Amino acid sequence: MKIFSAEQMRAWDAYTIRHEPVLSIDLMERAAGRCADWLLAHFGQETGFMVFCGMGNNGGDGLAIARMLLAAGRRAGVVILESRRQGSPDFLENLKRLQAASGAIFLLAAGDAIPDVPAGAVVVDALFGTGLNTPLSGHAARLVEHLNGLPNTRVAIDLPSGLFADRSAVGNPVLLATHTLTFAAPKLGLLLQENAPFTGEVHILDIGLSPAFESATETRFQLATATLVKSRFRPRNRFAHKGNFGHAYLAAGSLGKMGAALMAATACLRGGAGLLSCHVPRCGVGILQTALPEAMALPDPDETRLTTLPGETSRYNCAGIGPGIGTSTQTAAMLRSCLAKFQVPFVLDADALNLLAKDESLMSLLPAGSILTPHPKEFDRLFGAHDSDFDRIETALAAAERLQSVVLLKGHHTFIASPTGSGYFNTTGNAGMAKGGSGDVLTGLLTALLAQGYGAEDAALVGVWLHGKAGDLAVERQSYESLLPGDLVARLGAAFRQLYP
Ligand SMILES: NC(=O)C1=CN([C@@H]2O[C@H](COP(=O)(O)OP(=O)(O)OC[C@H]3O[C@@H](n4cnc5c(N)ncnc54)[C@H](O)[C@@H]3O)[C@@H](O)[C@H]2O)[C@@H](O)CC1
Ligand SMILES: [K+]
Repeated sequence: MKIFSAEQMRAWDAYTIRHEPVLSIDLMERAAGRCADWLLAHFGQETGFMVFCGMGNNGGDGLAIARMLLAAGRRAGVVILESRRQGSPDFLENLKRLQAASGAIFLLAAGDAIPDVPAGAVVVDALFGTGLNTPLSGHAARLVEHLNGLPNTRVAIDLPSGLFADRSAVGNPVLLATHTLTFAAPKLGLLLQENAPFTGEVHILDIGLSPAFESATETRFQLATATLVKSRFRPRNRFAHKGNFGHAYLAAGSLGKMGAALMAATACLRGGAGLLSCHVPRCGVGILQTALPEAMALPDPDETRLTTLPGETSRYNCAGIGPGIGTSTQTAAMLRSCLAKFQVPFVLDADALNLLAKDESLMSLLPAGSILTPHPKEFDRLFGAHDSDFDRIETALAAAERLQSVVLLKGHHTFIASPTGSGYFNTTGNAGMAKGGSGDVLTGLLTALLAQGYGAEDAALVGVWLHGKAGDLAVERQSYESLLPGDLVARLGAAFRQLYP
């Protein structure tokens, strides 16, 4: 699913109006109808609503929604935030229609006391949508902050007011929505981690905009939906043997951190690698061989950490490095010789990324077709401090192009920056996965996919999606609190099955 900018959304609306054809006011009626249906289905008969409207088309939506709620026999009050500008034509038409339906309307001018919102009423935020062009200030900011202080549920129409579709609103007044009902396509601002507190749960409502425009329009960003991921998934050939699925090299673990190595190694084998050789410190050999007899051990000469590249390097077709390796100078030297000697795609995670951040010259050794998997803190250590996730995704895309590799930005919707310039947001996963070890599972899984011959972009799309899906399936048998990274590994099989044709 494509992610449209505010400008593209306007063009998509305009194209639909011209080519369907449909009057702009009727398109608004359709959009409002979908929102009213959602509200009626979501909140019981006894629930009342207070709809706060601006004077642009977002406000027009709000007026139409209020009229529809009243027609369905619900209690609905309307507050219009007065502005110096005249209302948009569709706002004004909907004002007439609401007045004809005898809706109660309160006009809120600067300095007026904000009307009380009844306890239990749902606040509908139709103040500003994609047309907002500067941060909220004055009485608009005051109203939003007041609404944020109420205990009531808040449902934002299209965007939480104050949020921008395409740039950061960090530090600005923004409505804290419980739910956001957004039209036709997700907006970039709704997907970024920094905006998660504002958007609440995001629901995309189909308002019947032109499919022709959608397929003909290029976008920089897309959602990695099940459909997209299925198109990149490679079902196995029935006549295959272990030699078809690659031989992965995984460097992981140190004294006290063999769990990280085990989680990555198990995920690598459950992820379908044909063979796995796991380079571990001496202290970890017994642990690995006992807990995961399917993996081969490559013992490092050092007892507690990785220091020396194993002799034979030509048999592997990919390398995963990072989980639990620590950041000692000996391990840094090992990473350097790995990058210099192995001419295969890498997955670098955790301490491998921290080592890269400490020594920029390592980055230039990274073979094309690799995958870096930082979370935001590791990302900033690698690429410098950033003020916002909008800036981070631009940096990730630039780095992906420079390195000819995939750069992930892990988060609620993990971002996948491809060297082709495309960016994808993952759609699976949940808060239960925010636990030490989840990243190790992802590293192992991505390594497995590279071993099986996936290119970096496909491996990242399929691997990140599977990792999140395994988490979603695992949480059904657990809870967000109790979920363990090992549960993700246990549900990987069920997650793979969801991609089968
Ligand atoms: N045909 C269409 O174009 C459709 C548009 N729809 C709705 O229309 C919205 C976009 O409408 P608009 O482009 O009219 O814009 P909005 O209604 O989002 O807001 C723009 C209004 O706010 C004012 N404004 C902008 N920044 C401000 C600020 N910082 N402080 C105070 N006032 C400010 C503008 O002058 C304008 O009056 C979408 O988000 C969606 O809700 C939907 O009805 C679907 C169809
Ligand atoms: K809004």
